[in-house]
This record gives sequence, C-alpha cells and structure tokens, in this order.
Amino acid sequence: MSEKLLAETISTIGAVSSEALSEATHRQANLTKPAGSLGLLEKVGIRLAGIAGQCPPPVPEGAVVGVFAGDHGVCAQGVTPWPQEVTVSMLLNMVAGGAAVNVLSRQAGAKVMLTDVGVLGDYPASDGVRDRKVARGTRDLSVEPAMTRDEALRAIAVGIEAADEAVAGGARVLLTGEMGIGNTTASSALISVFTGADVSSVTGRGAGVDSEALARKVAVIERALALHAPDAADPVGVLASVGGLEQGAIAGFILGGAAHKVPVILDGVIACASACVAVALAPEVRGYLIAGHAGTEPGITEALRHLELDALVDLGLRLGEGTGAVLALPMVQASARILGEMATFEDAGIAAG
Ligand SMILES: Cc1cc2ncn([C@H]3O[C@H](COP(=O)(O)O)[C@@H](O)[C@H]3O)c2cc1C
Ligand SMILES: O=C(O)c1cccnc1
Repeated sequence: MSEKLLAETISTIGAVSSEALSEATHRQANLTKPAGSLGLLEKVGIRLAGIAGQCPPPVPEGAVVGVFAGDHGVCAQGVTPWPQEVTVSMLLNMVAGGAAVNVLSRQAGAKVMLTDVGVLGDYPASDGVRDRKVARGTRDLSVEPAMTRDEALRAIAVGIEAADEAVAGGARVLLTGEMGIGNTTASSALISVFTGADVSSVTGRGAGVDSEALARKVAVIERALALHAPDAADPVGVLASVGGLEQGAIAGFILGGAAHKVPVILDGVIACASACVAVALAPEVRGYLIAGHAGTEPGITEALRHLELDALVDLGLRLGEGTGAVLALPMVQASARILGEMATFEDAGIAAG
C-alpha cells in the first residue's frame, strides 16, 4: 500500500512551469532596481512563480512546519552525547510549545504539525502529536539495516499523508522539521551516498560530540557504508539501510508538497539528507525546494551543492527542529511580494538602466 502511494505521488509530480519561470525572470529584470540587486530574493521569487505556474506568484501563506520524530539504534555506538530519552522529552516540549521551533513558528505565523514516526519511548497520548509510529526507533545501522524496505516505505507514506493533510488544511508552503537523537549520523550517511562525498567531509558534531566521538561517528558511518554498500540508484534501499524513520517521512513530506505544487522550505542537515532521497526518487522535486539555512554541519554544504540550492539564511545555526526553515519563511514570502508589488520601470516612468 505504501509502495503504491509512493508510486502515485511520484507520477503526480510534474516539472515547474517554464512559461511562469521565464515570465518571472523577465518581470524581475523590469522592476525598479538594478538587475540582480535583490540577490537571492530574486531567484526565490522566480522559483515560486515556476511552482505556482503564475507570475507574479501568490504570497505563500498557511505555512505548516512538519516536525517528524524518530529514534536511532546507532546511538548504541556513542555517536551523540545525548540519551535517546531526549527525543521523547523534546517531543513533549514541542507539544507544550516550549521548543525553539515553537517560538520561531509563533513569530513567523507558521503552524507546527508534530508526527511521531518512530519514537522509542512511551508517553501519554496527546492531541498535539499525530501517532504514526512505524517502529520504536531504527536498528543500529552500523551492524544491520536500520529498517526493512517496508518500514522505509511506510515512513515515506507517513510524510506524504502529512503533506496531503497540511495542504487540505490550506497550507501553501511546507517547511521541514524533525527531532531524533542520533539523526545527524544517519543524515551524514545518506548525504555521503547521494553526493558521493567522503564521510569525513559531510560529518559534523551534531548536537555537540567532542572530537574523539566525532572520529568515532565518522568510523561508524564508514563501517556502515562498507557493510551495506548502498546503491544510490535504489533510494528506498539506501534509506532502509542507513537512514532513519524521520528522514523517510521528511522525504515523503517533500514529495507530497511537490505533488501539490507547493514550495517546500528545507531546514538543516536532516532535511538536506531527506531531500537527497526525495530528489533521487523524483528528480523534478528539485524545482520545488527552497533552502532555508546553511549552518555549521558540513553535510549541508555538500547536499545543497548536489541539490543546486543556495541557502537563504546563515546564522550559524546547528539545531534542526525546523528552526532554519521557519526563520527563512518571511524572506520567501517577501520574495513573492517583491514580484507582485514592486513597480516596473514602465509603471514608474523611470528610464531603464
Ligand atoms: C535538547 C535538544 C534539543 C534539540 N532540538 C533539536 N536537536 C537536534 O539534535 C539531534 C541530532 O543531533 P545528534 O545526531 O548529535 O544527536 C536531533 O534531535 C536534532 O533535531 C536537539 C538536540 C537536543 C539535545
Ligand atoms: O544543522 C542542523 O540541521 C543540525 C545540527 C545539529 C543537530 N541537529 C541538526
């Protein structure tokens, strides 16, 4: 069933509109400013026009941050200084509105949609969390596949359905978020497979490992890649062997957004890894992506190069949760407003330069 949903979603994803892209490029050049002077906002505005299939594009409203939570068996290898229980504690903190992503979402006018796709620990059922648990965490990817192929497909389906629900509720822009202790290890593994970059060049300190543990983290990922020999041409297989449940759900959320012709703003390294999975499954997805922030994780740089994206914000963030995507939201909205509301040289009676 999940496999069918994935195939249907992929078949719905079409290329962004080349007519709207060229109309927006032309309009951007005729607005009352030196060509290119609004930098990345100009590129994002053009991209939004292509996605919406109209120029100027509508200002993307009704923002929903899809936060997917899951746990990671690879924590057994000492790749993060934090105990796995923090995943569930932070999920509850998010339900209560006390995490960074909640605060920034309130500021930006975005709604946080929390989904448990694979948290290990128990917690009281709550209206604030969508319970879509596929498994109680992944297995240790350094000794066996993190998931079965079926679990990976089910995680992707959870994300597709979340995107469907968000869009049905009025969202015209989706943002990716996550919580999962250990998830930067799985993310670096995915990024290494899809970009071809060395593990050491795409692995960072995550939530704060020291230098000794960072070396161990690199060795653990290298061992996992040697063990599974994941094939980038089989993205679901890669996800199952070295990925995570929340990465699967985020990949699905991205695919779902693209299928609905809604822009998807990526957060940090976990989002970038998931976007690599989504793009490997459906290359047209690339046109629907906007990179929210860069940050300190080296995997982000490599993945954004692979995805051909420039990050809107670089505030040195290293948190995840969706924070970098939410911070970029007002800029994405501003870029649509620029194309829609700025006067052209002709309107203003100014001689074009
Ligand atoms: C209190 C706390 C809040 C967080 N919010 C996001 N993360 C981030 O850190 C985790 C990944 O880092 P690693 O792979 O090193 O464990 C993820 O949960 C990510 O969302 C957090 C981490 C902690 C500890
Ligand atoms: O940049 C990120 O996305 C990040 C960094 C550290 C921990 N979690 C996420």
